[in-house]
Amino acid sequence: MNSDAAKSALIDAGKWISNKGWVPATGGNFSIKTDDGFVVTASGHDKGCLTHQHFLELSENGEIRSGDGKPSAETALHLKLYQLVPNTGCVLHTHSVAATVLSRFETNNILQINGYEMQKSLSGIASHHTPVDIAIFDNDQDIERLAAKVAEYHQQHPISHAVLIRGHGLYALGKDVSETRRHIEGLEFLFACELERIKLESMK
Ligand SMILES: CSCCC(=O)C(=O)COP(=O)(O)O
Ligand SMILES: [Zn+2]
Repeated sequence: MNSDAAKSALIDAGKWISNKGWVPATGGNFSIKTDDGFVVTASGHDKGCLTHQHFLELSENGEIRSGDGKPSAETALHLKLYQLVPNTGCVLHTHSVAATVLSRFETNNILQINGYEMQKSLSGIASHHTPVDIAIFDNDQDIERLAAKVAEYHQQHPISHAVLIRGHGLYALGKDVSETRRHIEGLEFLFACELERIKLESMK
């Protein structure tokens, strides 16, 4: 994909994600792998109102090639995920209420979701009996350090569809923007179900 097409796809994704309420204020950031590097959102903008001016183009090594402002403060985590997970073409990071609350409620380092038909919205999952394990990492303002922790974890437990950052949000991956959008939508549905289930069970 060329960088102009990548920016257009991320502008559309930003409008959709913002309408869902998953990137409040200036939260979230997006990237796509292009023919010769990456396109990433500039830092500090409302991701529901992006224009072609709100992106930076990076080389395959992550060096800034063009664009105004600073790349997302979380660019290092995007780049690490592309490096770790084969065939990743798009990373979308969101700050939904469900992802933020569940990642705090679950004190283990894995959120396991099982028993839902909608698990099949995630590529490679063909049954509600196949558990979806989403790794949770403690939030860290040092993004390089956080990215290193994700890389270390990945050596033992390969990351596939997404990771959660505790009290912060979701990083969803896919081979292209439409697969990553589907993963976000499927996971958000599953997170909402889990929150409802936890609330109901606490009332028993
Ligand atoms: C109020 S958003 C705090 C920063 C953050 O978590 C985020 O996703 C947005 O950062 P960016 O630098 O990409 O705008
Ligand atoms: Zn964030």
